[in-house]
Amino acid sequence: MSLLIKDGRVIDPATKLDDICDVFIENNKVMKIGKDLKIDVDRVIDASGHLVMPGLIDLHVHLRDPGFTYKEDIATGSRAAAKGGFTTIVAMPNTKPPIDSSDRVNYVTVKAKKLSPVHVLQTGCVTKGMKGEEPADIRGMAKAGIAAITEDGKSVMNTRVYKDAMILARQCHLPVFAHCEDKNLVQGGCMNEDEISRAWHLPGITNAVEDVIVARDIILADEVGVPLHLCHCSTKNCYYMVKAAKEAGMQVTAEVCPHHFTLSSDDMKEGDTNYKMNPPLRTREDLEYLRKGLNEDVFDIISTDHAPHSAEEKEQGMEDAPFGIVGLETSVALTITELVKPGVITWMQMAEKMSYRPARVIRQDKKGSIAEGMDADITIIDPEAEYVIDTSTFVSKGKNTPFHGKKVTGRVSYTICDGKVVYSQSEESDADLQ
Ligand SMILES: NC(=O)N[C@@H](CC(=O)O)C(=O)O
Ligand SMILES: [Zn+2]
Ligand SMILES: [Zn+2]
Repeated sequence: MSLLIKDGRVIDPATKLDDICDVFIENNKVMKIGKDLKIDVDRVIDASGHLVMPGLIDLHVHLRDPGFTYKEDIATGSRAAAKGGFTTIVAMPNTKPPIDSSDRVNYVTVKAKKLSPVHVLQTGCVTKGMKGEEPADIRGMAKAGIAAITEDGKSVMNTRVYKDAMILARQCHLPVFAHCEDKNLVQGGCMNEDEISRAWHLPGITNAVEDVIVARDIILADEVGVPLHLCHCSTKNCYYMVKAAKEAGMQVTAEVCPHHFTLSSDDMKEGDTNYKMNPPLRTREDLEYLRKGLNEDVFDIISTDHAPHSAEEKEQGMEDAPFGIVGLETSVALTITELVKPGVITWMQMAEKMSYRPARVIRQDKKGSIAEGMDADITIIDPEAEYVIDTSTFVSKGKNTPFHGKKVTGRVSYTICDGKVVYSQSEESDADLQ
């Protein structure tokens, strides 16, 4: 299969290319980039007026298989990813049972090879059974091909156990993805601790719940010498700590999720659990620091933390409903609407934060760039398309999002993975009409 993408604005962070070009793809590789390429191909895509980016990579996705497939499964989650413009997704291990052994890693990767239109990489737990007591079989899981270790959903509170696991991760050349939340401080909080939580008489989560663990993890990972990736950063002090760590030359990367750079706690609707996620929506001041950090590249990665839950679970009320919202099918539009269009980040920064930098974190040398010789994973975006987010169009089983009804600009037109079109917006709308 050969493909020619014509007349798109090609954005490549690796070579700093930002120009109207044609891209020729064959045998799962980018073969040539140039102006007015005249090549005989199986398919031509007219990308005029569109952005052509390296395939987007989401480092933080909950696919929920095994154990919670009523929330999401590998087939629906990966198709939602393709629709959202992602060609590689990294799955979190907080399933039932948790992914803490090579057999369980193999279960997901074998299934994903069969069912997923995009690349699925699995992560492994830091501790056995996610119990926080002893390191999981990190060497075994490394052999099975995990992308990182993480206890996402909670923090490893025993620092000694965490350090032992970090040493193993370093020996296996794996990064550590950190969910930062002090279990002893959080005390049943279900939203940000501020005047709104007090007015609604709901237990709050302070910034320190996150910040004290961010500080600990940066210091611990630096002492061990393992790359640390901070998940879903949401606070002002997180900005200062990541900035300082980077200035000190520490191996730290940090992600921000679209909901945290779009909404603050004063946007919440009372009793609506689609605004409940972990970490919670913070204050307007925190949000401004996230945007500042994205602009300055203190925050180098945008990931979704796609966390699907069933409608029944989300109907349990603010205190009892699970934390989390879906993100795969809204991330590109929110990034364009909230960051690129208002001038917080450039298109180049968007490609860096959603593809190039994530690829570096998980050491995917042939991804995150559309230079010649790279894997033919490409996302084509219509930057001017305007529409209203509608959960009834979601491929994901999860409809839990506060963005239903939000007017946005920017839409994925094509997702190309391994040189094949795995999602096409126009073909999807044709299918809708039939
Ligand atoms: N982010 C969330 O609110 N929920 C995630 C867990 C997590 O990412 O910490 C989940 O698994 O549902
Ligand atoms: Zn988390
Ligand atoms: Zn998560």
